[in-house]
Amino acid sequence: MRKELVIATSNKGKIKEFKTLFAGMYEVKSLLDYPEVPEIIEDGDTFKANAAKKAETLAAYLNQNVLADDSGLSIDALNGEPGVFSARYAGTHKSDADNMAKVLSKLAEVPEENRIARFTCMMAIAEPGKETLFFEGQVEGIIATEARGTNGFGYDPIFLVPAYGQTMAELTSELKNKISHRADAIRQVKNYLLGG
Ligand SMILES: O=c1nc[nH]c2c1ncn2[C@H]1C[C@H](O)[C@@H](COP(=O)(O)OP(=O)(O)OP(=O)(O)O)O1
Ligand SMILES: [Mg+2]
Repeated sequence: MRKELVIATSNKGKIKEFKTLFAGMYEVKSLLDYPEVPEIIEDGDTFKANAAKKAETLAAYLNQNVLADDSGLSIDALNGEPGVFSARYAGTHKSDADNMAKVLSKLAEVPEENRIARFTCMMAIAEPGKETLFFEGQVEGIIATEARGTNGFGYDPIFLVPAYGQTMAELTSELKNKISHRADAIRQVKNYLLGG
């Protein structure tokens, strides 16, 4: 029986990636398995603050170790926007397509050399009674001029990975799970959990 790893997320795209990246090591559970948990309001100014709040709130509720991921897209030409507002850039309950459309319209006049962006994944491990630990992963790219590809989730269709000349949503999930900000952070988490 594999040990359980609870992740304080309800994002189905993330859950799919966590299950793949922790396969063989843990049985991944998420907030979708705990519908009774009240919504955790992400009112922090940083990915770190939100990751800590998600992990610590669920860890206290379940009285067990919990992992959380607060992540997003930061674009230099937009002074780091959407950042911590990535999930609701176009407004609360807006879709990924609405969020991408807003980014593309704000960058409409911006040439390719100034469309540099990065995905950040800040993971927090909250262990009741202990200091919360943080592991940050990043990947740099360029915002495409149109959405391309159907893999992944969120802003993947407009995030061009220069080394492959494709958007994150055109890459296979195997390749995304090697190069993404989440893969980078999880490598560090695994290293820690395995006593590295
Ligand atoms: O690999 C990714 N590929 C594309 N977009 C991504 C990725 N990773 C995060 N993102 C975007 C999606 C969402 O707009 C925001 C995450 O916001 P964030 O609050 O961390 O997640 P969420 O609200 O969707 O679920 P939850 O808080 O339950 O983990 O950044
Ligand atoms: Mg969120």
